Amino acid sequence: MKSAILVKRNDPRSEDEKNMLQLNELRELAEAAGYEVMCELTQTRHPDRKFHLGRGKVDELAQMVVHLKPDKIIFHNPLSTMQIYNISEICRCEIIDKFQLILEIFATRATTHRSKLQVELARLQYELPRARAVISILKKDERPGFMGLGGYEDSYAQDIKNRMTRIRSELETIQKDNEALRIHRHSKGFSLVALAGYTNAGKSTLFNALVDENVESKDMLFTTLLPTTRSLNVEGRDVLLTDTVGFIEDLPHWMVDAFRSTLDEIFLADVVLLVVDSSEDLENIRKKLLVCHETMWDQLQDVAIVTVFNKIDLIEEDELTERMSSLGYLAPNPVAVSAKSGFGFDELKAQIHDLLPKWERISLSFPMSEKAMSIVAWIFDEGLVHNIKYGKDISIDFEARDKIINKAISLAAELS
Ligand SMILES: Nc1nc2c(ncn2[C@@H]2O[C@H](COP(=O)(O)OP(=O)(O)OP(=O)(O)O)[C@@H](O)[C@H]2O)c(=O)[nH]1
Ligand SMILES: [Mg+2]
Repeated sequence: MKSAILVKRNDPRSEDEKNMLQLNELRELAEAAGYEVMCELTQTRHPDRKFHLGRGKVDELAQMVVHLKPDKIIFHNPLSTMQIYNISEICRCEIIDKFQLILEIFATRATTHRSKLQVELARLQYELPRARAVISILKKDERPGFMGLGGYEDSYAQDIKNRMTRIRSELETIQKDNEALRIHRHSKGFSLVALAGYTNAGKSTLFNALVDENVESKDMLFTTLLPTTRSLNVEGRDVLLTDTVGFIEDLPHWMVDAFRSTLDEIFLADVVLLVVDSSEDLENIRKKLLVCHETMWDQLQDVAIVTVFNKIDLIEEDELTERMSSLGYLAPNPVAVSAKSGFGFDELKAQIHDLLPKWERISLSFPMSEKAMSIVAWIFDEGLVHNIKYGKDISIDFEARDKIINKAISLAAELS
């Protein structure tokens, strides 16, 4: 097993609970990446100054490295190339920050071609601005293996750019195929429902329970890296339900870009199910909801959101009531469920049904013919048929989205 020393951030100005979330999160991320955490060190923010790691702290760190021999030192805050170089020089140990750690997790989770490409793109995007600085440092002082970049030449940055271009165009091709499929599904009358939420909230578990599928779900961060879609019947209407990658605080824009195609599933949805782990305390819930809303903010227009308070089997009823009622606009259309026990699914489905693009109900009748029969078959495909009578005329009473209704009316008029 790999081992690591963590260097956390302690900000005396921020409220304690927010601090705690960050401290725990780094440990969770490190464990998710497969590190044994040997020791946690705290770095304190000086008033009116950025996080500063004094010489004394770095020496303390170097001492720890001698004793504990970790594989890596992991910093919560982003580090400049110069900082990474200086600290690793003194400590004689590889240094990474939170985002490199997330990339490591993504790299181990990525199993399909598409997710591997996305991870590679994110890694290159992170590396590009650092490449030049690293090269100039390396030139001064030949250090093979430093950040895994030893021995690279000036063309390194250009090489990164070329690889990014290639990956982008390959992802675009995959994307186009998916988009065509999605447009096709939309035109077939399916509405799209997407699961979104902070990592580990229980999206995949809920997805599985709703569609009775076995998508991997684990008590780990970032278990899901690719969207998975299945059809689901909601009170008589077929919708397509999609499971997506989880959000996390400070998700940098380059990483969001790389995972754009995954997030598109959310942005194109008719209804978003925003899943919340309700077993966490109110401050954590509030903070994670904020992260989710901020990540989705720009792209979500006219999309209905259902806030799904999941894992209610883990808490008392009064705790749930307090949490559901204190979040206001951060938690629109709240529904309480347990993905584990299935509690609340009926209410959830009713809520989804209410928010789906409206269908209308109509009765049509037209003379029986071969053409008429093919129209009937098409209506069965696209809508929900309540009643049908076959005779010299066919009378059909059905529900569908307005586009389908309008087309059916004009087809019926042609026949009559
Ligand atoms: N007790 C309880 N545990 C749950 C419930 N729903 C999910 N979990 C657990 O929460 C953990 C995370 O679940 P996932 O479904 O993998 O979470 P996710 O949101 O898909 O996570 P990522 O894919 O990493 O973003 C797993 O250990 C689940 O068993 C629930 O209703 N009750
Ligand atoms: Mg998942």
